[in-house]
Amino acid sequence: MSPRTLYDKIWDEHLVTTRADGTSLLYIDRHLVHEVTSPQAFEGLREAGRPLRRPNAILSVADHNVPTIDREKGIADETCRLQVEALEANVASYGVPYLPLLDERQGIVHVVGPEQGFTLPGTTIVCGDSHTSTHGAFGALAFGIGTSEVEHVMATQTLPQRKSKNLRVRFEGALPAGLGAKDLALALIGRIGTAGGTGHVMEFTGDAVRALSMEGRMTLCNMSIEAGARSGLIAPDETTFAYLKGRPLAPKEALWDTALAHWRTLASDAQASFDTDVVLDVSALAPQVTWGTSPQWVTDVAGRVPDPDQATSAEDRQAMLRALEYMDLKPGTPIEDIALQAVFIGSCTNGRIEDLREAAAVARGRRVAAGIRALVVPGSGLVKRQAEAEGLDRIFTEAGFEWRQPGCSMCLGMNDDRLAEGVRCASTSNRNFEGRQGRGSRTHLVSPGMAAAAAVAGHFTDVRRLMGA
Ligand SMILES: CC(C)[C@H](C(=O)O)[C@@H](O)C(=O)O
Ligand code: SF4
Repeated sequence: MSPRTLYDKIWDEHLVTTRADGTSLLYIDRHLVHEVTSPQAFEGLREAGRPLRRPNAILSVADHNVPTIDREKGIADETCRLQVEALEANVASYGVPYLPLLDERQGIVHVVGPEQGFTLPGTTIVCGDSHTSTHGAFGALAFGIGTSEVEHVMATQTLPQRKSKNLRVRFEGALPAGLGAKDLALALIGRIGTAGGTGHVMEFTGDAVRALSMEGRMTLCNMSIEAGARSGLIAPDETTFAYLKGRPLAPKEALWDTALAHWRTLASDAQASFDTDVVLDVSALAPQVTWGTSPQWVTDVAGRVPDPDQATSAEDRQAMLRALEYMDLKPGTPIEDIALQAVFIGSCTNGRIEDLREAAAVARGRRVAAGIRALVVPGSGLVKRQAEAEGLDRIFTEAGFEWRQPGCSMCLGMNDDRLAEGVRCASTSNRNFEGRQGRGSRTHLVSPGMAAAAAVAGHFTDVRRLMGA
C-alpha cells in the first residue's frame, strides 16, 4: 500500500462506499450534540418517524445558552430557557446520554467530550458546531456539520463527504517561555490567512507541537477551522494516551490494550505526501494580538496597528479600512497603547485548566485595572472544580476578576454575558468578527496569559514582563 497520511488512514477505516460522482459515505463513530443545532434535527426525525441509529454514540450537553451565574435559580432569559428545555425534552424522548445543567460534568461540548474520554484517537467525530475540529488534537477526524447533517447522522450513523486535501503545518523550533498554543494558532492564521486551509485537513507536526499538553493541542486544533481547514489533526502519542487513561468513557483493561496497539499506528507514514506544506519557525515568536475583525489580522504585542495604505490590493485596503473603523483604531498605534474595558478568559479555545493556571499565574497578587470588567469562565464543571481545588478561583476573585459557572459565555452574544456597544475586549476565544461578543463590541484575540496581563495593565502588554521571563 502506498504511504498514507493520518487523515488518509482514518478516512480509509471509515469509508463505507464511494459513488461515481466522487462523494463518499463515511461511518461516524461519535456525535456530540448541543442545544443550538439539534432541535430541527430531532424534529426531522420525529416527522419522518425514524429512530436514532445509535443513541449511545451521542453525548449531549447545553452550553451556548446557559447562564454562568446563579444557575441554580434556572434560566431567566426566555429564548435561552426554551432552547435548553427543547434539548432536554428531545434527549429524554430519544434516550440520548445527556449531562444536565447542574451536573458537574456539564460544560462546553468541546471541553466535555475529551474530558469524559468520549473523544478517542482514530475515531470520526461530528457535531453541529464548527469548533468540532478541537477533537482532532487526539488524532480523531473531527469536524463540524450543519443541522440537516446532524439529522442524517442521527438516523444513519453515516455522512456523505468529499475527501479533503492534505496540508501539513510544521512548527519548527521551541516556543519561547510565556508563549503557547494560542500564539501558534494566531501566528499561523496571520501567515496563511483565514482561507489558507480551505479544502484541506491540516495536520500539525514539529517539536513545538509534540511539546504541547493535550490542552494546548486542543487550542491549536480548535482554531484550524479559523484557518479555513475542514479539520485539524495531531497524531496521538504518550501525552494523548496518558490524558485518556482512566477517563470515564475511555476503554478499560484488555480493551485499553487493544485500543492502544491500534492508536500507536495512527501517524502519517514517513513517505506520505501532502498536497500543501507550511513551515513556521516559532523560536523567536512574540505574543500575538489581533487588531481587526478577522483572526488573520494579527500582529506581535510589540507591533503596531498596520496602515491600510500598505495593503497589497485595493480590496484588502478597503477591508482593512472598514475593520479599523469598526475597531476604532488608527494606523500606527502601538498595540500596547490600546486600552481595554473588558477581558474574557474562557471558551472552547482557552477554557481548560492549563489556560486558567496560565492566567492565574499572572493575576496572582495583582489587581484588575480600574474601569475593566474581567470574567473568568471555566470550560466545564470539572475544570471549575479542579481550579477551585488549586485555589485559582481565589486568586482571580482577590484580583477583581469575576469567577463564573461553565459555558460558552462571552465567546458569543447568545446568552446573558454580552458586551455593550463600543466596548473593547481582550478575549481568549477564537472569533473576532463584528458583533461577535454583542452588537458593536470590539474583540481582540489573545492567549490566557496575555488576557490576564491586559486585565491588570488596563491595556495590552507583553505577558513576559509580568512573568519576569
Ligand atoms: C452556535 C454554533 C453553531 C457556532 C459554531 O458552529 O461554531 C458557535 O459555537 C460559534 O462558535 O460560533
Ligand atoms: S465557546 Fe465559543 S467557539 Fe466554542 S462552541 Fe461555544 S460559542 Fe462556539
